Amino acid sequence: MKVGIVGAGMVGSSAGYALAILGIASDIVFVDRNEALAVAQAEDISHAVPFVSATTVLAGGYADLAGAGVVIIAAGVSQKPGEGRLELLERNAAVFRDVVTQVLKAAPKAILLIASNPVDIMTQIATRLSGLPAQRVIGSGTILDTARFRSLVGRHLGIAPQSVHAYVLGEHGDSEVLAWSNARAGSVALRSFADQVGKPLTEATRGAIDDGVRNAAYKIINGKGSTYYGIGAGLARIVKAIAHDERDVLSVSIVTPRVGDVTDVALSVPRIVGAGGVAADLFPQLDEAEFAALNHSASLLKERVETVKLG
Ligand SMILES: NC(=O)C1=CN([C@@H]2O[C@H](COP(=O)(O)OP(=O)(O)OC[C@H]3O[C@@H](n4cnc5c(N)ncnc54)[C@H](O)[C@@H]3O)[C@@H](O)[C@H]2O)C=CC1
Ligand SMILES: CC(=O)C(=O)O
Repeated sequence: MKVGIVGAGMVGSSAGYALAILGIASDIVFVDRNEALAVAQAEDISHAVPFVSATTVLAGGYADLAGAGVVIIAAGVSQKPGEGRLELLERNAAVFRDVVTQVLKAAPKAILLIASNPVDIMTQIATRLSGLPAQRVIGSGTILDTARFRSLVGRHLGIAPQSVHAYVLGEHGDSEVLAWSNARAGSVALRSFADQVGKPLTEATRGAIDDGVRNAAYKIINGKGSTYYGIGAGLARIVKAIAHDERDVLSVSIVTPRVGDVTDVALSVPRIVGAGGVAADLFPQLDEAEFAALNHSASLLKERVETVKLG
């Protein structure tokens, strides 16, 4: 599958690198308003390809996105140390007004995969601007937070993160919800698994994991300016599910008709992802506090998205 990447900065190039290294895309085309950057990223990544795959990696203009099955949008500004994701909204909404129609004109059949923050609201904006069905405008949502959650739980229990079945729901951001109550390790309820291996999930442990997930981006941005490897791999994972029609269950963001008492809001729940984009939404059983937190997250997002004027 041909994959377009608009925004050849840290996130776009990391996604392109992961796609090329894993051989998920047949062709990758980078587009950026900084053309020299797009060319340089394409050239650099193409020099990794002979070691591992046969992906063609080029830079171009919007017209070169023709025939793309997926176009990743990672254009815009990112957080400075201390800045929250929601503070990027106005600037990135302006970028999307510029980008989305040009992408669609060149690649009308593409699934849009949104990475720019605040990713849930940007996904809802891209859905409105494109007029595409919600299933075809997918935000990376909490795919990264879910990976962070699984990684920290796996580390605590001394098992592979792939054996941890747990999701982060709601906003990719400060109001996200770690769904502890239905989490499992292997097929065993998480709390029972933890007790059986002598690594109980005390309140302090859960608090530390919650903090590690919720504040990961702030800590990384303080240390090195931005985050990109994690989301680069997450975006490649979503493209793989689409390109190979894998029907994986992934926590991604699309405009969702109802979450609790909030209607038409983009946020993450586990969803089946395959060739056509999102094939189904899954609402896990939550305890009362988690359900209230998800409802709160949905309300916050809805409030913010309603402040955005598109034309
Ligand atoms: N969804 C997620 O989990 C994550 C999302 N992000 C978000 O991804 C976005 C990109 O982050 P970085 O790559 O670190 O930023 P970056 O600054 O390295 O790259 C952004 C690129 O967008 C380009 N750009 C800006 N306006 C454009 C336009 N109108 N048309 C075409 N290209 C344009 C810039 O030239 C630049 O190359 C940010 O919004 C960031 O917050 C970052 C990490 C994780
Ligand atoms: C920056 C960002 O959204 C993250 O790393 O989670």
